[in-house]
Amino acid sequence: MSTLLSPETLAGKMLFAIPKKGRLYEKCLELLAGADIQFKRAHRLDVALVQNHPMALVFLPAADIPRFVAEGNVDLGITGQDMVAEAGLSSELTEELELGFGKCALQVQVPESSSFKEPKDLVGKKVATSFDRLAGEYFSKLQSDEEKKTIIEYVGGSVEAACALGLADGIVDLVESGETMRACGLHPIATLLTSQAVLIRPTTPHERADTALTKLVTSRIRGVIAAARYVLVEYNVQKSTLDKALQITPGRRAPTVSPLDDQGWNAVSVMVLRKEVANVMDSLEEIGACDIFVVQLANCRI
Ligand SMILES: Nc1ncnc2c1ncn2[C@@H]1O[C@H](COP(=O)(O)OP(=O)(O)OP(=O)(O)O)[C@@H](O)[C@H]1O
Ligand SMILES: O=P(O)(O)OC[C@H]1O[C@H](OP(=O)(O)OP(=O)(O)O)[C@H](O)[C@@H]1O
Ligand SMILES: [Mg+2]
Repeated sequence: MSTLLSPETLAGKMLFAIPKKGRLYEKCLELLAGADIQFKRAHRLDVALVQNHPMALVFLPAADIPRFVAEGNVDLGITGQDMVAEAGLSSELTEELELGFGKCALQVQVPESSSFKEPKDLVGKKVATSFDRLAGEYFSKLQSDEEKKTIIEYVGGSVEAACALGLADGIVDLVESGETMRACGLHPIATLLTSQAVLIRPTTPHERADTALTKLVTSRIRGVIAAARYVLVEYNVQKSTLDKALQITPGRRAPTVSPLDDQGWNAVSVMVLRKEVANVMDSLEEIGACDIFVVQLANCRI
C-alpha cells in the first residue's frame, strides 16, 4: 500500500512547501484559499494532495523551506526572508514575490540593566540565537583578529530567556511588536535585517517541474496579494476639476474616466493603495468630488 508521502503518490505533481505551523501558517492558508488551491490536510500529515490541480502541498518547518527549494526538491515555497538569509542559498533560490505579512526585524538585544550600548560591546561575549549563521557573520565582521571571538550559542526557540537564565550576555532574535523583548527586560541595540514572508522558487527549476503550473500558481498568488494592497475608488467629479482629481488619483496605469448623463460631470474609477485611501478620499472631497465609493477587491490580475 502506498502512503500519501511517497515518491509514487508525489510523482508528476508540482510541489509547494508551506510552513507547517507558527506565525506564517494561517496567512498561508488564507493565501491558498484566495488562489483557489483546494486541499484537505489530514491530521498529523505533512502532505496534502491538491484536489483541483496536479499538485501537492508539503508542510515543512519554515527554517527548512529555503534548502528544499534551493535544491529543487519542491517547486515553490513560502517562508520568511530571515530564513532565506540564514540559509545562505541566495544564488540557488529566487525571491519571486514579497507577501506583505510576517513582518519583523532581526535585532541584537541586551538586558536593559546591562552596560552594553552597542553591538561592539558584545565582542568576546556570549550571544544566544536561532540565527547562528547570520549572527556569526555579523559579529565576526565587528571583531578584529586580536580580539577574543564572540561565542554564538544556538538555541531553537524562546531565545529571549537566554540572558535571564545566564546562558548569554545578549541575543539576536526576531522582534515584531516588541512585547516579548520588553517582557524579558531586553532592548534592541542594532538591526541585522528586516523580513517579511516571501514566495520562493529554485533559480534553476528541476527537470520534473511543471513550469506552467508553477507560473499559474505564482500569478494567482500575485493577484491575491495585489487585491489585499489595493482598493477600487469610484467617484463623480465636475469636468472643470477633473485634472486636479486625476493628480490625486493617477491610478496604477491610468484611471477610467467616463461621461455622466449629467453634462459637465465625469465618473472616475481608479485603483488606490489601501493604506492611502483615507487621505485620498479627504483630498477628493476637498476639491469637490462627490459620491465617493471604496470597493474592496476579492482578487485581481494587474
Ligand atoms: N513575531 C513575529 N511576527 C511576524 N513574523 C514573525 C514573528 N516571528 C516569526 N516571524 C516570521 O515567521 C517565520 C517563522 O517563524 P515561526 O516562529 O512561525 O517559526 P518557528 O519558530 O519555527 O515556529 P514556532 O515558533 O511555532 O516553534 C520567521 O522566520 C519570521 O519570518
Ligand atoms: O515582538 P513580538 O511581537 O513579541 O514577537 C517576537 C517573538 O515572536 C517570535 O517568537 P515565537 O512566538 O515564534 O516563539 P519562539 O521564540 O519559540 O519561536 C520571535 O522569536 C520572538 O520571540
Ligand atoms: Mg518562532
